[in-house]
Amino acid sequence: MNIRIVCVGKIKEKYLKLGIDEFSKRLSKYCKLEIVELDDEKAPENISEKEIEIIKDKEGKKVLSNIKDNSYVVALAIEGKSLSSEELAKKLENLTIQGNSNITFIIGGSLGLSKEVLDRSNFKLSFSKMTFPHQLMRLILLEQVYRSFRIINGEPYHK
Ligand SMILES: C[S@@+](CC[C@H](N)C(=O)[O-])C[C@H]1O[C@@H](n2cnc3c(N)ncnc32)[C@H](O)[C@@H]1O
Repeated sequence: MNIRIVCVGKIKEKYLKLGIDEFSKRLSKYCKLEIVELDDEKAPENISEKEIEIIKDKEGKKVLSNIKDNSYVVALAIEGKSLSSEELAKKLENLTIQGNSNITFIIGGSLGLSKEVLDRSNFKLSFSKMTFPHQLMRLILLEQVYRSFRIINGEPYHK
């Protein structure tokens, strides 16, 4: 399986970089992982709703240009659908069985994802109603994808 994670914004915190590197390394046993990190647009303080939409649109265009046509797209969105770890594992397993071997996960920047990106996605995945910073979200996603592969392969993993 080819997994691409398209993310808006860089990882600045060292402790997150270490965690991301660790789970990327662990995942390399199960899939071909590619992380595409896109520059976020500068957002001034006290930004208007209209300016927010313009920035999200610009970031969204960059995201869309990094999605392959044949890819199954999972957008991370607070308002999306929540899955248990077992359900996410099942979803990834079913996609492989159905011949979808290219999966793209998308993590938005601090302002979130544009409508165009959400419309392109095949599934919107929520990790709860809480808002997580995009940097931390990347680590959480990698850990959950790793957990999925452990579940799919019937390998032990702490509950
Ligand atoms: C700081 S959040 C953006 C917050 C923005 N106000 C919004 O509503 O999307 C940055 C990105 O992290 C991801 N994210 C944050 N919390 C999430 C959650 N609970 N479930 C799924 N994705 C989340 C989303 O991709 C989001 O675009």
